[in-house]
Amino acid sequence: MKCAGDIEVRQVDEMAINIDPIQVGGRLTADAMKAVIAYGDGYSVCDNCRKPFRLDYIKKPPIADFHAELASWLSMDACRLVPGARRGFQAVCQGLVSKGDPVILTALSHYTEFLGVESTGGLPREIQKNAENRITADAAAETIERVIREEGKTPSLLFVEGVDYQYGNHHEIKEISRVAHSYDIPVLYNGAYTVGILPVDGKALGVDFVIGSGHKSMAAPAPSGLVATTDEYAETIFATTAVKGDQTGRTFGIKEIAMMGCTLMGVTVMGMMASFPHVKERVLRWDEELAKSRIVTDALLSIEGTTILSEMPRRHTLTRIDTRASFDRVAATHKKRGFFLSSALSKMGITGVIPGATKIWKLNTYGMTMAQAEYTADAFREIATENGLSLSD
Ligand SMILES: Cc1ncc(COP(=O)(O)O)c(C=O)c1O
Repeated sequence: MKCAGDIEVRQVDEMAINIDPIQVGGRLTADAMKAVIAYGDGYSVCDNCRKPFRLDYIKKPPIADFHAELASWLSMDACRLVPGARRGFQAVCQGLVSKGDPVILTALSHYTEFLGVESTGGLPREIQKNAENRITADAAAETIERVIREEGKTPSLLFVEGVDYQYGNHHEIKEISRVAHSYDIPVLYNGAYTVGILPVDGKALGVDFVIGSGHKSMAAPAPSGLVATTDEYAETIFATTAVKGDQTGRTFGIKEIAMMGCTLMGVTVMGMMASFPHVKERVLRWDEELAKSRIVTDALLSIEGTTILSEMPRRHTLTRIDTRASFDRVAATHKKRGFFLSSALSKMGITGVIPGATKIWKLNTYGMTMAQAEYTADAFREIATENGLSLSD
């Protein structure tokens, strides 16, 4: 048996093109890597922690400024860092959802959103997706109406994904927010696939909470994320403790309950901060990312039998495809069976496809160079023709 200290060096092929749908937006920048080394000790950012004793007040390194900058970057009023988007969901639920409250989610919500609701005893109720795999304001209104009618309670919160993890589709956020607010239901925008990837303006979207994932979309180490909100909800979500030490009368007043006092320390906060100037700049180049995504999806669509299950034209770099009538047909007789596609791609330096995935699967082109997008498109076409699939123009 190996002991925990016997850690093998992780092999990362820096030259490979990674198309793993969940990894690409979180890869560290060189500056984040340097920060990880410099701030490896757990309490490395706490050397200059002075009154008030809370991490988000630390001025050196400028963690306090980083919080303020994140809030204004998202057009929100207040922001806190959290260990992953999921902890953001939990913090919001902790502030707003009581046991037995219905909470609206969507048919495309991630399981961690459900767990957030469950963590405070809320009852998840789903908005169904339409035939185009999109969540609409009409469907949101129907769900809210149904819940009120059948359960006699107004939902205490509504979750909606800016872009979902299944199809990479955009949903009717502004319209859904308007509908929810007409019932006084606050709206949580799950930006796990948008914050740090494309411009997000919480005020323009009309949402009450913006959640981001650092390790998924902000080029930050795991576990990291953020929760941003408006002045209206900041006091509720970031409520400080009223508890005193029972015997000693000690007070802990400044510590926020949902944040468990202090949040991201060391590597996570510093990695996130180090990448942030790059992240701010990269979201402005979103159109270029879409153009590269379309080069790859056009190539896939040119392969006989391949269909795209995500909305078209693509408005995100994460795409769900159906290759049951193309690559999976090849797999049926290929000596490597279902592993032939991931193996052929890997030989061409393309990684991130789950071995065996030849039916319905997802890829993400985020962060590729134009040359890599063209190379990836050619690679798919080449693997197709080498295996007897025809191409259209
Ligand atoms: C849509 C979506 N939301 C939330 C999460 C959870 O994010 P985190 O790992 O930052 O908690 C994920 C993770 O895969 C996700 O895909």
